[in-house]
Amino acid sequence: MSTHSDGSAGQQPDDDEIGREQEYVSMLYGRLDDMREQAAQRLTEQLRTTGGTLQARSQRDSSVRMYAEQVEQFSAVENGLCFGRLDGADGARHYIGRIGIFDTGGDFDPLLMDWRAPAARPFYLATAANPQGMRRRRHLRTRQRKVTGLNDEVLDIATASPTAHEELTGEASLLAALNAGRTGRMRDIVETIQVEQDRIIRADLPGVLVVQGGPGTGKTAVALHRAAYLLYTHRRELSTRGVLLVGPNATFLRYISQVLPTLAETGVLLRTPGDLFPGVSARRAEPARTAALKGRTVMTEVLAAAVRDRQWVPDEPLEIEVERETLLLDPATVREARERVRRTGRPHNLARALFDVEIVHALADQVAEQIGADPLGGENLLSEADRAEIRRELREEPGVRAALDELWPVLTPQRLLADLYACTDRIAVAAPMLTDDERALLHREPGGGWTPADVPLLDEAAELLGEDERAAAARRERIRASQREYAEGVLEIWRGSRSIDVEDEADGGEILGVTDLLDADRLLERQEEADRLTTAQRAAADRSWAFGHVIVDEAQELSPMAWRLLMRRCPSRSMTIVGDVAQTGALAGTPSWADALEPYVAQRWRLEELTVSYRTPAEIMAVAADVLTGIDPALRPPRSVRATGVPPWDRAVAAGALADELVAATAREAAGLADGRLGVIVPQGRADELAAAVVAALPEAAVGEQPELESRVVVLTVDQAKGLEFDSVLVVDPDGIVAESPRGRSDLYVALTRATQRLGILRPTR
Ligand SMILES: Nc1ncnc2c1ncn2[C@@H]1O[C@H](COP(=O)(O)OP(=O)(O)OP(=O)(O)O)[C@@H](O)[C@H]1O
Repeated sequence: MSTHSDGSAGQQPDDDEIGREQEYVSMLYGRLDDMREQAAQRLTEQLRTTGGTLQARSQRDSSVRMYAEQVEQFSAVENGLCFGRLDGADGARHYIGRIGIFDTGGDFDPLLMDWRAPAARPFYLATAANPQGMRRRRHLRTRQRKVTGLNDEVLDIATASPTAHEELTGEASLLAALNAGRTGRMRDIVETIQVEQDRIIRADLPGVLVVQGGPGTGKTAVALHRAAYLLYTHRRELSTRGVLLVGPNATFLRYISQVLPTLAETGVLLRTPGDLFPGVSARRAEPARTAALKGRTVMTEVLAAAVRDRQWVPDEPLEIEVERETLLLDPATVREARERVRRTGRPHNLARALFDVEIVHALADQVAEQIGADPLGGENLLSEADRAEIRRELREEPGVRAALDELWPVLTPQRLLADLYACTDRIAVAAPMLTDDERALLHREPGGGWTPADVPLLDEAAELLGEDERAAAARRERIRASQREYAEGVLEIWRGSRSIDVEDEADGGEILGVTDLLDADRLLERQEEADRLTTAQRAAADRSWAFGHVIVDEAQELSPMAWRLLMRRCPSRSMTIVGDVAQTGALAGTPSWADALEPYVAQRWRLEELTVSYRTPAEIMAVAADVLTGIDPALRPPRSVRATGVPPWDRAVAAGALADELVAATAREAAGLADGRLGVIVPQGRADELAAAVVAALPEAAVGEQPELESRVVVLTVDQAKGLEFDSVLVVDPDGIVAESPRGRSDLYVALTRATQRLGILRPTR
């Protein structure tokens, strides 16, 4: 049951009560300012010092990192620092917020409890029927540092009266959050986490947890909050191993990127599936059928065969020029050497040294036969030391080295794959199990970058090839690059903290003591001398990194080959897999969680389902539900938590007039937005043409590969819209979207469920 002390809920705020809360909240902000100032001062001191022993430098680097993270955390929690209060039946009172703050002057009592602390949990779970020792839950609304309203729930079964949504906690605050205009950036939900979500966020660390839920059920929100919770609760373990969070595309990662720092976490590595191979950023597009083929596990056999094909046996004896003569290496010798080396089972590049030994031995024997032959027909005159010397000399002969490189070349994964794609003969040898059509899909001219579907293949190739010295050197270079990035990041944080200070000043706050700045070059120099990096940085540069936990969002899109890669990154199999199999768009994507996971963990995975859609109002969900039935009559859409009273509109327009009608509808819908965002979702095949028409009429509209989501109007394809949401959505040519892919109905289902308030459909007549 709720009593509202909030103007927006139709009752007058209780000024005295708000005044009392304001006093407490102001005190908390005062403490936050002190903490930030102290961290910034310490950071400044550490950055100013240089030199010292290796140990001193490395300790200093840890301190720099720690204080820089603290400054970032304390800045990130500025808005909504304290959002709740729990009153226990015993009279105890706890304030709940984005971080924990303690009374350092006294007994170290908690002044503000971190939302992730076990004692904060009743804030999310307590109900009138099960009050968990609590008497009242209070939500505090703040704007900047000012308390603007309160919502109280009395957790007492005797006074509780049934409401429309018995199961919702903090209903008034929840609905206010859901109805607020969107900004183009995801917000955290720490103030209003619901019971079914809380259970997932705080689930145990080990094992594979699958979170299945329809559109808008908060899967992404839950995944992000789980990352923050796990880092808080298992800090020691996860701060050394790190957490990897995989999202579907770069636009989506930008959309969620602000949520984690606001949750006061910076130790998570965010990556798209196209960025999971260090040193490669796969952005190239390719036909869906090609991506689907590359995602099948048959590619493991193709790649293994492609590697074997590079271990070459010539048809004729190979002529090798050495200092004064020509040696002949016959095919049988090469074949025998190859078989012996293959039997060791070593990866290709690491086996090369063994192959060299075999071949050099064979050649040395030839040389020894010639120069050591006893003219009287007795035993060869050369000693073992002589032969060793011949081998040493042969190994340095350019002719021998060139022959070895030809017979057993050291390969990078990139070289192997690019050479394979570029040559139909190589494809024919490596892929006899594929059809002609499939082999043709793999063929591609060299250059032009990598596609996301290539990334798991590069990873597979890296496993087959093994890391040689050159690959290790490339890794060290990547680590150095990420070190430089980090140094720049420290400066950014520093600048960021300064700009916040200035804003605070306008609010009557104090300017912090960080006034002077080291120049970037000196900082870079100082950073480069150190070898210590954050876990996330080291993990980003290292393909063989084993993460402590892996979280995958929109996981239904991953191909079997992508699952292989991810499982390699997480040998402990501590994972949170989040997605909706009804929204699978990729042809190689997952139609069932069991199919995807059981090759790796058998039946040892748990399923949690989210059943309430917080995003999509009932009127829009009804339209989407029809499409869902077309995908699979057994599927049920999630239950909408609210209705808006605004029915979606659906208009047929003449095919030739679609662009004009779209421009008019976009302008109309955009004009009707108060402060929110409009998403225009178009078929992939017509994206350029329709986006150009919209931009011509509305230059502010964002379009292109990675559209700026904070723009008021964004034109995008279904692929780009995955995981995103807008206040108002226009779906253009739904039949066109369905026709574009064998999974077209799922794509349409995704498109129809992106709106928080309004939906319009433009349907060209054919
Ligand atoms: N407990 C909550 N309190 C406030 N807002 C919430 C809550 N749960 C979800 N939301 C909001 O609902 C919207 C949908 O959440 P989210 O994007 O996480 O859903 P999803 O299940 O990942 O959707 P999709 O499958 O379509 O990607 C977001 O705006 C999110 O902030």
